[in-house]
Amino acid sequence: MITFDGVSKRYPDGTVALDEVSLECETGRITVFVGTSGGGKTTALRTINRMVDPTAGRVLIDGADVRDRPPAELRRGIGYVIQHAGLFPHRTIVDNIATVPYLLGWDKKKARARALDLMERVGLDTGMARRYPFQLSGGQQQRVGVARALAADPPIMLMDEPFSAVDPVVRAELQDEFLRLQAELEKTIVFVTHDIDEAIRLGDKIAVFRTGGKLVQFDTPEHLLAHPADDFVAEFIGQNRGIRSLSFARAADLRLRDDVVVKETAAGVDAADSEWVLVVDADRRPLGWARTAEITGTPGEAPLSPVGGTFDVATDTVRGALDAAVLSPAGLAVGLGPDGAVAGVAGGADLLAVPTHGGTG
Ligand SMILES: Nc1ncnc2c1ncn2[C@@H]1O[C@H](COP(=O)(O)OP(=O)(O)OP(=O)(O)O)[C@@H](O)[C@H]1O
Repeated sequence: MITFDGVSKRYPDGTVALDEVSLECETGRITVFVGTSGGGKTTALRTINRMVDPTAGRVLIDGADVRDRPPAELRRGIGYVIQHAGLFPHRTIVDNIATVPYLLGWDKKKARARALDLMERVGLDTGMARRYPFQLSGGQQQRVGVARALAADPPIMLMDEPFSAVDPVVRAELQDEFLRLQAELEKTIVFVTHDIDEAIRLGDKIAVFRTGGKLVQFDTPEHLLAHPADDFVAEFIGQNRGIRSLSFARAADLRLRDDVVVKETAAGVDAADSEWVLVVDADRRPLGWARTAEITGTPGEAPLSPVGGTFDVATDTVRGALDAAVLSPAGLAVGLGPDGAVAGVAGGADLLAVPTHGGTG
């Protein structure tokens, strides 16, 4: 656990970069610092590895003040990733990644083996090991930066806008892989970004900073979306926060309808009040949507429109179900159980009836 206890930083020119910030970054979780430019995010991050020392207050790692530890020793247990990766241009990729193991005195063979292993983990082709940074794309360089920070297996990782310099598609890929890696490694991560969407996607907890180094809100993403502390936070989060909240509601909590699901061989269809019915086979696998008015024989004989979107009842969020509903000709999303059989359908009001977890406080 990393604890900020009334941390302030006033630079010699009088700029207040942090103003009595108190918060806790939980062990094994991702804490995101987000906020306006100049809000003090980077300064706050750097107080953890003593690149900046506070002018008041304390930063503690597992209860021990970081100022009681020499910076060099402290930093060996803290990985650091920055924008543009900050790679050494004249070192090969493998040597860049092995930087800290070399510093720790590992033998070359072991350090390089570790570097190659990490290249695979962060999704880099090990064929690139002998290349130099300039021979890699921006996204690949960022992966090298992450691999380098992980090389000595530090329990803590500080990441300052690590994915900001790449295009949105690559960025989304990096975010996905980062989350996958974190699920495996469970590092204590503090992540700075100016992008609220990235914060919501990655953060277990989010700290919102505003100019003057003030911490305005420290909350889960769900709660931040549902209950912004003030107008500043609400404006910072931006539009669509209602829809974005649906990403935190589980599809498993949806009330599913079954009245419009009919077997292909059914004798008669008793859903005259619905314009569409979902036709399923004997195993309840979806075949397509039929217009009720076009069913003259069995449903299976009627013209079928594609199923459109489906969602996984066990694992998807309500946002996924909403997407599926929008893609469905009937405006109804088809929920599938673990065996691929139709568990039921949901649309419109059903999707909005689920409270997001943040909504209850
Ligand atoms: N060495 C320094 N001397 C004086 N002022 C500084 C110094 N470093 C940072 N500042 C100021 O401290 C404030 C906070 O800076 P910081 O870099 O922590 O903000 P940030 O939230 O990370 O901003 P950004 O998103 O733009 O990177 C800013 O006003 C900045 O100009």
